[in-house]
Amino acid sequence: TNGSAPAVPSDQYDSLYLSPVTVGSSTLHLDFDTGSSDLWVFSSLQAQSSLVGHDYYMVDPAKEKQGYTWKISYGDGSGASGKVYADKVVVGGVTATAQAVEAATAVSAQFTQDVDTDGLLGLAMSTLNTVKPQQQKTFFDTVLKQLAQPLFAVDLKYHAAGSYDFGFIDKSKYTGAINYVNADTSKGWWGVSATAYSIGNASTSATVSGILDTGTTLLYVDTPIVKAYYAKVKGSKMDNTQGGYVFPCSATLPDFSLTIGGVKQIVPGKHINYSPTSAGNCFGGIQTNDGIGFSILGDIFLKSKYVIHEMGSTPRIGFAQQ
Ligand SMILES: CC(C)(C)S(=O)(=O)N[C@@H](Cc1ccccc1)C(=O)N[C@@H](Cc1c[nH]c[nH+]1)C(=O)N[C@@H](CC1CCCCC1)C(O)(O)C(F)(F)C(=O)NCCN1CCOCC1
Repeated sequence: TNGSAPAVPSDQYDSLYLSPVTVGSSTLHLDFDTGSSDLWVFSSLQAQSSLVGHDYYMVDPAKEKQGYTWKISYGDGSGASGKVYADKVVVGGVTATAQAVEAATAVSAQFTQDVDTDGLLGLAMSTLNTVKPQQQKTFFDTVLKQLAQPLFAVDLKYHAAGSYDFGFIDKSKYTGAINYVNADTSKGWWGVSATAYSIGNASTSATVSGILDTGTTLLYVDTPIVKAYYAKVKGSKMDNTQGGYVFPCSATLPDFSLTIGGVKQIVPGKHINYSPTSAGNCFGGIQTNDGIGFSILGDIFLKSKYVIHEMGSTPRIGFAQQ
């Protein structure tokens, strides 16, 4: 089988993308996240007050995995926790009949406030799943054997609805060749390495290793690269109150690329203007990874590409131009 689900920007800045998923008998809007491996949802186990504005999963006690719990925290300090159920999950017509559904009993304030997001669907390796006493599989791992091809493809778009394809490559969604590289899945993520970066048409050799992460809005790279980029943007500065580099909204932003598998993967300058700030300037889509030791190739990087995540005998990542 194969199937496709839309990925709809949650706001005008593409802060996150939401996809409809049937969980049990409810349709929820989940953030598909290649940066984590838990499928968790707002649920009837939560206080009614924290469910306002959300669709949520009506738990069926008969489906509970007794004694199983989960607790996750994310890079931005948000988090959630709860109990585990085995239930039907359908994404774009692809059905997992007994998927581990992590029903929230508590979520951090940021999730309660963000009324569009009814939970997350993790697409990293199942080794990062937080369920105890026994780790559970991601949706992708659960359905892998029934997929026509062992892959999913990510087609996020700039200020427009894109899609997640499961089990097939949609030729109408890209142009030119697909360039494949081996994925480093040793840390539980879809890891890639670049051998150079370019700002405008000036290219610099450097090793940039990072993870593909649909659940992260921006593109985080090492500080020297960030400094070199904004040196080319008139009026840009590091603004600690805004938490990153900002620039005049009228600025012309150079393209940025990472050379992966010998091919330049270009991020158009236009995509690097993330959003206006409360201070009247604009916030950059490229920011420093604060020395966490690896780069995070988030939505700003992904939204100009069609990215195939293939879990074959050797995990591979394929990049093609949208
Ligand atoms: C709010 C914002 C200014 C637009 S933002 O740029 O911060 N965007 C947030 C996402 C967001 C958008 C809209 C509303 C609310 C939250 C963002 O990019 N958050 C990153 C923070 C970050 C990481 N690095 C640099 N910044 C994050 O935590 N992303 C995780 C998913 C998020 C969580 C909050 C809700 C939206 C989805 C993530 O999963 O992609 C992750 F990889 F960063 C992460 O934290 N993965 C958890 C990995 N653990 C490892 C141990 O085992 C368990 C799993």
